[in-house]
Amino acid sequence: MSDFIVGLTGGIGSGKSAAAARFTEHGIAAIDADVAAREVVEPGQPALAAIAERFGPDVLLANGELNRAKLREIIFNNAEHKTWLESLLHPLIRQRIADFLQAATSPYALLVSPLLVESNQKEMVDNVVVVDVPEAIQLERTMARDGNTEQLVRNIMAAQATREQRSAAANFVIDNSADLASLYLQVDDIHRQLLLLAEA
Ligand SMILES: CC(C)(COP(=O)(O)OP(=O)(O)OC[C@H]1O[C@@H](n2cnc3c(N)ncnc32)[C@H](O)[C@@H]1O)[C@@H](O)C(=O)NCCC(=O)NCCS
Ligand SMILES: Nc1ncnc2c1ncn2[C@@H]1O[C@H](COP(=O)(O)OP(=O)(O)OP(=O)(O)O)[C@@H](O)[C@H]1O
Repeated sequence: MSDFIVGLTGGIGSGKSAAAARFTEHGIAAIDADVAAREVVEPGQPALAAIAERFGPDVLLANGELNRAKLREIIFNNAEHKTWLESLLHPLIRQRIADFLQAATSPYALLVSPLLVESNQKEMVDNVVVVDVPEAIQLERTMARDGNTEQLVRNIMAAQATREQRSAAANFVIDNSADLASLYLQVDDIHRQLLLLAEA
């Protein structure tokens, strides 16, 4: 097991996946909580059956997979539904993360998660890297990527920690308001510092 676990967090569309891809190029093992969240609701998983029972058959696609756009719409417009879904999925996601980190052998391992600061996932990490962008850029990049309405993206942002809350928890902050080359330079620099911390 990697003895040193680094959390990589940031709000929706801040650039966590883009930053994580660069850490991975340095040979760092990384698990993405959003990917784990998808695995626990694959067809045949008990959590998917529980979701279909609560929200009705409309929440499934014709092929039996979860209709993610539909569930996104449901939970970010209703706090009670969101709390219910989180209490179903978060323990399952946490177990997947723990299993992955247990098996990782790189000098340090990365937990990429949008809800690191908000959830008890912060207890799983030794160090926190935050990807930070102004809210206007977050909104613009997320809308361009997902094709969601501004209102829906704003609802998701409102359900997450503020920039200030995240930065207060950070050991390192990446400014991702410029281009990808700038993001990669910052990741490379932080990677070198994390290697030293992991060795110490
Ligand atoms: C609602 C779902 C089906 C929408 O799926 P979709 O493919 O459209 O989005 P994806 O899973 O890739 O998430 C995209 C982004 O939405 C934001 N987000 C997702 N879930 C949450 C949440 N519970 N609270 C706040 N923000 C969230 C994050 O920034 C995340 O990176 C999905 O997000 C989900 O199952 N969420 C509940 C589980 C969860 O909390 N996941 C977050 C990681 S622990
Ligand atoms: N520096 C950048 N310049 C231009 N586009 C960028 C930059 N960084 C990321 N992007 C783009 O912005 C979008 C959001 O980035 P990314 O998917 O990495 O964010 P994320 O934090 O992982 O999002 P989520 O929380 O939704 O999983 C993507 O389409 C990505 O290609």
